[in-house]
Amino acid sequence: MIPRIALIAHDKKKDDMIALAGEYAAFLRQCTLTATGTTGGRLVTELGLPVERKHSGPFGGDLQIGALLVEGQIDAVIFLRDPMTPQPHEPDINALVRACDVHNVACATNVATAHLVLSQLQDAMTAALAARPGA
Ligand SMILES: O=C(CO)COP(=O)(O)O
Repeated sequence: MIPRIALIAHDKKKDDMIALAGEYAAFLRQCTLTATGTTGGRLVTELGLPVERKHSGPFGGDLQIGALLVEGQIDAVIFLRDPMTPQPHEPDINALVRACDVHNVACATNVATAHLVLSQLQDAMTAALAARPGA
């Protein structure tokens, strides 16, 4: 099963997202990736990751990813939120995090948790590949 991961970062967290995704780039390249507009743009141009880009967060991107998640199409969300800066689309942000809780989808909102989630998913994929007949 190929993990379907959403990647989202607020402006002051985008450098952290690029550094994080860079560390896991070999793994993320094998995943199905969705991102909000600006985050996705940087993941594509700076890391060459295959990302399906939604609208930018303030224009509904969080809600688009939330809708995918509600439909069972997202396995994990890496959402590096900026806790120090008010966001105009705070209700959308809360809706996405709430949808993760409602549907029991892993949601990492800081780098430390993101490492735990990504390393776990990476290990699970490695184990699944090793268990294939003939591997
Ligand atoms: O605002 C965001 C998440 O709430 C992120 O949107 P961008 O990736 O378009 O900056």
